[in-house]
Amino acid sequence: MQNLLPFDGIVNYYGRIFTPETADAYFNRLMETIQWRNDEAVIFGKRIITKRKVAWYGNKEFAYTYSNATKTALAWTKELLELKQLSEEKTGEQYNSCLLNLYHTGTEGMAWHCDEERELKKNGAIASLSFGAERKFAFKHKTSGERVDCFLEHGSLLVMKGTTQTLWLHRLPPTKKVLIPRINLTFRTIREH
Ligand SMILES: O=C(O)CCC(=O)C(=O)O
Ligand SMILES: [Fe+2]
Repeated sequence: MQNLLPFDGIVNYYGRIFTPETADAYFNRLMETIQWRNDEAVIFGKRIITKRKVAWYGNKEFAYTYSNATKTALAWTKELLELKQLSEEKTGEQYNSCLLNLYHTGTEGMAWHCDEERELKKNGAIASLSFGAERKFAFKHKTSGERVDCFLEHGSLLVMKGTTQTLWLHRLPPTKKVLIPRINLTFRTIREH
């Protein structure tokens, strides 16, 4: 499988792994069944509420801290378990939790960041499933500034692994061109002792 990154990490894009009909059905089921909440974050000591909605699910009641707030994982839904299993089969990796994001329109995005919180397994794979609006996804090397962009299609799978989180940043740029919602699932591995 081709690596989208030129060095210092591995990103594989599998393209669409569902038919448009199946992807539509998952989009609708996830909209209805996930406990979507506005994300609360503390940035420079100020409490802010994001327009984007989020949810956090897992094998156990894992605690996960991101954007300076701690959340407790909810129990898997039927659809999430199916999607976790499929992501595991396709990527050949195992996951024990999932962070979901709902972007209502293109005006909602996610700023440059890397996913290397303490709770996550070091250099663990992250599998990303996308449903709904096609959006650009961008990578930037932390020291050289090298850039790589790709598009995440409706019903597609992408995996980030190796040193990607340590040596690269990624973001979902906001865009005025997209007027419809997108759901993203990132399956991750929380460290267990
Ligand atoms: O929405 C996306 O495609 C990316 C989300 C992301 O980077 C994250 O949840 O950490
Ligand atoms: Fe991320």
